[in-house]
Amino acid sequence: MMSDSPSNPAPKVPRGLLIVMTGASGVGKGTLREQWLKDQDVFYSTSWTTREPREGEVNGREYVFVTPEEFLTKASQNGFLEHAQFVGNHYGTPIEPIEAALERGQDVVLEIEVEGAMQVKERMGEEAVLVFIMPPSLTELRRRLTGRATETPDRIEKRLTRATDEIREAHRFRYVVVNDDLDRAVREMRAVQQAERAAQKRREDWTPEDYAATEAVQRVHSRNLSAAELEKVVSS
Ligand SMILES: Nc1nc2c(ncn2[C@@H]2O[C@H](COP(=O)(O)OP(=O)(O)O)[C@@H](O)[C@H]2O)c(=O)[nH]1
Ligand SMILES: Nc1ncnc2c1ncn2[C@@H]1O[C@H](COP(=O)(O)OP(=O)(O)O)[C@@H](O)[C@H]1O
Repeated sequence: MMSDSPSNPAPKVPRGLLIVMTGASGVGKGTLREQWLKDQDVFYSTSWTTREPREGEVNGREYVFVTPEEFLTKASQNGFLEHAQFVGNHYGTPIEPIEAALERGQDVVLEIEVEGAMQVKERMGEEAVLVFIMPPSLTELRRRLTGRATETPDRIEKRLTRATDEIREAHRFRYVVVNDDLDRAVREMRAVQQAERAAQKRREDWTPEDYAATEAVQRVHSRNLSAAELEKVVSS
């Protein structure tokens, strides 16, 4: 009979995946994440921010809303995995819950802007699965930001200016998923997750779904992306 003695410890659970969704404000990261994760038990990291809550946002749900002083104190105590400024406010990912979730084998999802995503890449290396969410065009991004009606015209312009720089960085991330057709983009996020899990397993343990996902993600690998294609998005 199996025992729990130290000479025969319980098998270690594989670490969860750390999946980072990044991309311009208004591209649809939140919408895509909700669809993708709706029937999964992943750990979604709630960020800290110094921006004002929007109507309907709840402290501790969309964000932990804090003062600049509170934010900077936590930053000085190395309490963030990454943090960045975005259009005049601070945003950061609290570090502790993430390591705990990964350790217990739970996948972790971050939804953050590009500078923070680069910091995660530096700090976590290959372990971080970075996915850039691309708009079909800048015109469509403007339409989405305007349609969401959460920002003043001035703040929309600032986000679009930042978006141009962010889109030009897309090739630095492992995958690029274009959010034109939402259902297809959701399928691609599922394939990324499945393929990355498969990559942690031995080949002889792969299921047909692991093979299919690994093939599907070749199409969303950032190495397929040329600089000319990125320029086309920002100028259209
Ligand atoms: N670096 C970093 N960016 C974050 C974090 N949380 C949210 N963001 C990003 O900050 C940007 C602005 O967020 P927000 O003001 O909520 O606007 P929205 O994403 O357009 O709804 C978005 O690109 C978010 O993805 C975080 O913890 N760290
Ligand atoms: N594939 C899509 N096609 C059309 N509209 C979309 C799509 N994805 C998201 N949207 C819309 O775009 C707006 C911005 O989406 P949101 O998820 O808030 O973006 P983000 O979290 O990246 O700031 C929302 O009004 C959302 O309904």
